[in-house]
Amino acid sequence: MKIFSAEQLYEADKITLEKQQITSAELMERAGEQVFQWLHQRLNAAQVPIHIFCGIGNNGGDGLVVGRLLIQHGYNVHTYVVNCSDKRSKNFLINYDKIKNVSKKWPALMKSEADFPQINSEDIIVDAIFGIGLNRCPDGWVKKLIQYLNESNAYKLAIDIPSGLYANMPLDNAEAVLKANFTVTFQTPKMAFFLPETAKFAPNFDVIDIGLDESYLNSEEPLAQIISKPQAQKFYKPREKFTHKNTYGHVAIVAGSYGKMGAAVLSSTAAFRVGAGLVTAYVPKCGYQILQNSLPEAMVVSDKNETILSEIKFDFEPNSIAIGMGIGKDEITVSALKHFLSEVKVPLIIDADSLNILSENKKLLKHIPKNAVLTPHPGELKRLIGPWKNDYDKLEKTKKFSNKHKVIVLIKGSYSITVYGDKLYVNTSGNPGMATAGSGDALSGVIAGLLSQNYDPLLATVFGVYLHGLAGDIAAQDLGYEALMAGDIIDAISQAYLELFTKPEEEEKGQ
Ligand SMILES: NC(=O)C1=CN([C@@H]2O[C@H](COP(=O)(O)OP(=O)(O)OC[C@H]3O[C@@H](n4cnc5c(N)ncnc54)[C@H](OP(=O)(O)O)[C@@H]3O)[C@@H](O)[C@H]2O)[C@@H](O)CC1
Ligand SMILES: [K+]
Repeated sequence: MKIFSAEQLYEADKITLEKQQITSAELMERAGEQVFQWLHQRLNAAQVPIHIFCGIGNNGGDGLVVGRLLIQHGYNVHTYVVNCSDKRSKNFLINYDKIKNVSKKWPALMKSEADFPQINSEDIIVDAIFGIGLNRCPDGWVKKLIQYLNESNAYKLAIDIPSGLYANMPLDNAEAVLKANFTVTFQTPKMAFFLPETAKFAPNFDVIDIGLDESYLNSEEPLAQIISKPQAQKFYKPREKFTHKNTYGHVAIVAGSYGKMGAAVLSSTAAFRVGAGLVTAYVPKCGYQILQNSLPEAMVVSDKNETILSEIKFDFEPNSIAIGMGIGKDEITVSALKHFLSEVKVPLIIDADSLNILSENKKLLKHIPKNAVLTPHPGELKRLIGPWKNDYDKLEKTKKFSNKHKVIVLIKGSYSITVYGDKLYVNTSGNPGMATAGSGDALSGVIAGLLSQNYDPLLATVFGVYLHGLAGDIAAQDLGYEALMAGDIIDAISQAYLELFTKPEEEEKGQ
């Protein structure tokens, strides 16, 4: 699935009307009908009061269609027109007339705070105030209405996008956005649903296909590509019968320092679990015994330094290397990293402390090999690319960084986003239980293990982050979020692989 901008959706709308020879009112009917069906399937004719707040644009028009169909099916409906302007859209007016045909009760006209209705916590609110046509921050009594609705404990369903949110522009004021429990969105999820500053307003959503012209949408460059199960299934490379461990490559995990040897254990284990043929952990001397004991499958090469890495040199040829997990930032390690980066040729993942070393020694950036994968969490990213004004600015700055240094940047978060030049890939697997120590070390091992199996760096990142999130989701089913630890994610990688193909497709996060 792809994410398109509001501008692209308006263009798709126009082209669809021409190509399918339908009117915009017919397209609105199609959209509203599906939102009605969504509610109807869940409510099953229950007589719960449904309050539909309609703006005066086409989002409001959608609300009126939904209201009409609910009334026709015997629901207990209250419609309101949020009369913030006299410039009502054509399709709003068409549906304003139509709703009068099915009910003696006209939609209530709201012009000020005095018109706010009583809403009980068992009621349902349908938000059709503003859609993707929002062009300024809601203010005055309309802002107060949004706040009034937010204060209510009633279930809130937003049509297309929670009112007050721009589809693909930064937030004006978080106080003026409807906090939807659920959003039924048309054709494509909106970028705002995936970014930390705005995702909280649309924590759950369903995408409704309203049949916008496919050939147009296929020809357009999307804002981002969403990675969920169908894409991940396509990424998977099946194993051939007549193969041996060398076919699946040799991973080097360069990690650990005194007190942080667990990072090396976790990354190395994850690399094995994801399918690497051989894994060598390259650790300070104090890690030798630890690694041999906790992961007998791995080979261990130790640095001459007891507690930190002082030299990064191999007497074998790895197929991929993950570096940085728990290595610290000692000067000796910095100079070892510098030397290593100037010589390394194999596919590389740069994580954790090695990212911080790069941030503090920006001259090292020029040594990073092409298509290296950098896996910062937001704090590490900020140190690397500098502060940003908002989520969109962050993405632009990361794209610039990716283009300049020819690297892949994985911005870790609730929806992790892989940035590859100007292209964005939004991951949909994973859960809050994965915010736990060692989860990132496991991810580096996963990506390294895929790289060693000949997945190209972009694919290894995008597939790896999906698989890691899926493993976390599987582990959380048994353990819950709080108890989940990094080792559990690694243990569930096997089930994540199996889940890709053996289970019927389940509803994915946010969809
Ligand atoms: N794309 C598609 O294919 C399809 C789209 N469909 C639906 O259309 C929706 C988009 O409709 P839309 O373009 O009419 O815009 P919408 O969001 O209703 O609001 C615009 C109105 O609000 C006003 N306004 C804006 N900001 C304001 C503010 N802060 N405070 C006060 N007023 C403000 C603005 O007024 P003005 O700027 O003129 O004063 C204008 O009148 C889309 O989300 C989806 O639901 C479907 O029906 C089917 C197919
Ligand atoms: K809305």
